[in-house]
Amino acid sequence: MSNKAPGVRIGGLTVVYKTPAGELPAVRDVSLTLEPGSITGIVGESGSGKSTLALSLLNAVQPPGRIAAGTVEIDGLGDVAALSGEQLRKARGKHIGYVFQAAQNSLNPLKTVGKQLLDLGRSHGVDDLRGLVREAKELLARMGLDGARVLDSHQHELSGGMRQRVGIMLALVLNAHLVVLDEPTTALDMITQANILKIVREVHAERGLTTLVITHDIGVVAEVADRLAVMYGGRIVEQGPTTEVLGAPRHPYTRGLIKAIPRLVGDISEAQALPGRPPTLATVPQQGCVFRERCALRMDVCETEDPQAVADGSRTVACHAVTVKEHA
Ligand SMILES: Nc1ncnc2c1ncn2[C@@H]1O[C@H](COP(=O)(O)OP(=O)(O)OP(=O)(O)O)[C@@H](O)[C@H]1O
Repeated sequence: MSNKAPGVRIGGLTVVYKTPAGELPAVRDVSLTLEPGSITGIVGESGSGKSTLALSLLNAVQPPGRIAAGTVEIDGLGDVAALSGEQLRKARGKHIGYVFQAAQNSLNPLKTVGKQLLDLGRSHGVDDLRGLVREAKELLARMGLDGARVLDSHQHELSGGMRQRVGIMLALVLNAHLVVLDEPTTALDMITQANILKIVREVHAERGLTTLVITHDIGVVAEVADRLAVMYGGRIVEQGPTTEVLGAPRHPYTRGLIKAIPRLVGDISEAQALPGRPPTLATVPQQGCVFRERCALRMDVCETEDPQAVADGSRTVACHAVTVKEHA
């Protein structure tokens, strides 16, 4: 893999989990391109399939899950959906930096952070381990932490927010050029969150990364992402440049998400929670539009036909009602 920011092309990706009711898709026929050097945000409520999609970038979906169809082409690595165990192990960390959701729990409780950092370096053939430690301390210092102290600490000695930042450091420290951050700021207060997102943007630009940020918080995406993909029930329902999607959302789900956030609406009294609850694997419709149960624009066709993503310039939206209206 070259030192340049890689492009990523996800094509027709379906990921299923084995359940008592059979194998059910958590991600269904998803296509998404991460442009080299861009920050892409994937946003959606809990259970929409964001983490499963992100794990597919590392081919790290664990049983009872599996990639059932599709490709994940990463420049310099090829189709990671087809890579073997050893090739994948090498790619993780060195080429693809990853902060798992709830980074709090991904640290080893028995080892200090510093020991885990050295293990990570050794397992990826880093010769200059002193340099690695220096780099880790610098990253931690940028995120407002005392690097030496953190590296000497065990997980239980760190707060949730500190662990979150350690997770971000571990994702960046090997100098991967594709970085995936799954809920990077959930354990943080608003000020620390804004500070971390600023650092994510700075490091992204300095190092020339391709970055994917997964979050349920559309406000996080608004702050950090160039492009935005909205997921619901395992499908991407709308995507495009963040400013355009947030400025003029087309899909009724995107509109609902935006209306629910006081920060984006601008007036707390005008924020309205999205009615209803997101579907689970067992309840997500296997036919027709996945969002129809909660949709004010629902039409008969939504019961039977899955809306396909329709492109308009750099944006796509998958909604029968929007397509009918815009082509009327
Ligand atoms: N190991 C598993 N076994 C069975 N079902 C699973 C498993 N992991 C995830 N799922 C289901 O797959 C769907 C998508 O989950 P996923 O974690 O990808 O969504 P998400 O959007 O990241 O949500 P969250 O933010 O809550 O993690 C959910 O319905 C979830 O219950």
